Amino acid sequence: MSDSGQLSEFDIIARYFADIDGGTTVGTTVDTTAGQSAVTLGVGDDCALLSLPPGQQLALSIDTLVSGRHFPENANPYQLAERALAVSISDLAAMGATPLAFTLALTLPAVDTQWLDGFSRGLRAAAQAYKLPLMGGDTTQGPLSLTVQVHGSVSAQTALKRSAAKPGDAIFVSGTIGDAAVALAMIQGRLTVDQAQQNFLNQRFYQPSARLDIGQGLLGLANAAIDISDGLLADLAHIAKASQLAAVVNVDQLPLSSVIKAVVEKPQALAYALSGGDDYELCFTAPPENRALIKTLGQQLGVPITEVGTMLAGSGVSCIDASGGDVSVDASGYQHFNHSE
Ligand SMILES: Nc1ncnc2c1ncn2[C@@H]1O[C@H](COP(=O)(O)OP(=O)(O)O)[C@@H](O)[C@H]1O
Ligand SMILES: Cc1ncc(C[n+]2csc(CCOP(=O)(O)OP(=O)(O)O)c2C)c(N)n1
Ligand SMILES: [Mg+2]
Repeated sequence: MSDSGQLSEFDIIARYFADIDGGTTVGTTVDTTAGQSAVTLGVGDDCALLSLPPGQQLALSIDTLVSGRHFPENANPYQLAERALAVSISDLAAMGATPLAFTLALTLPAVDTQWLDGFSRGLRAAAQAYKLPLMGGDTTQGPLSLTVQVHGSVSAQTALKRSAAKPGDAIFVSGTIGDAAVALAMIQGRLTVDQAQQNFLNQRFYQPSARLDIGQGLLGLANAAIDISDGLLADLAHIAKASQLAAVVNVDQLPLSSVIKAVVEKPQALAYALSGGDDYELCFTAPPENRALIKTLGQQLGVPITEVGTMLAGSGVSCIDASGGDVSVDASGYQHFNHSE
């Protein structure tokens, strides 16, 4: 890292993080659809202040990304900022919440103005794309890590809780899954691909799309939802456990990209899709009679939504294939503190 050696903690905040407003403006009411900011006091005081739209509850989620654990140590700072924001906003999407603002806790090994410049520009672009302002944070020295806390609003009655799946619900997945895990294999030099495939995979790892519009569109249509961070089976297991149900996934229905199908054999593609993680697509359950409306929602938003299984009485997650036969897979997904290295 190049070291300017000149900037203090407060200089860094003022130069790179003080005015990331996500394109919102301060208004007299909180109407995020009109681009009005919910932040009534932002960066610079002991606390930030946030107003909630009337009748809504605050939806909060926080995620940390640690260098070498969640992203390669030499990751491009612009892309890293985009990824950090999307990863956290994805949890709002999985509740059907509307984002209001975010906070950022940044731990940096040293003051590297080139890195900070790229990171700040990436963060500004992502904040603008998701229309949410940076309302505060913390800046410290130490091993590189990024923590983004997102604040959103949602009605408690309609929020897509993990515990609300019903027996007989169909299970759906947005987009395609497994791409980010293949991307990581490529980034780490375990897989060689052509230039177009490389571009696609890099985008799937560094620029996941938080599926906010799908989550909000599912309010009233879906019962339960989760975003896929640890792997489809591991995350679906959270819905199954919280809802006291079993989940059965048909592996022949999984939405796989043309790239994953081209660069790895089918069993490997299925393993990535089921247990790879880092996809940040939504997995949700809904009454089968809402199928047509859900399909239309996907078409309207230009994102495929694929039915992949069923919630049943019982417990646990299992897999079948198109012939109905049992498929044995490792469903553990990504778990911290559970590595061989
Ligand atoms: N250190 C902690 N203290 C309190 N709650 C935690 C802590 N770590 C995780 N949680 C909570 O446990 C649940 C599962 O966490 P996690 O698997 O990280 O969820 P997600 O995949 O949505 O990020 C969440 O409700 C989260 O808020
Ligand atoms: C360098 C690197 N190695 C491995 C991975 C794979 N990986 C790390 S954490 C993780 C799961 C998601 O992270 P977690 O902190 O569990 O997020 P949460 O479930 O809380 O959203 C995955 C798939 C990665 N993204 N980057
Ligand atoms: Mg988390």
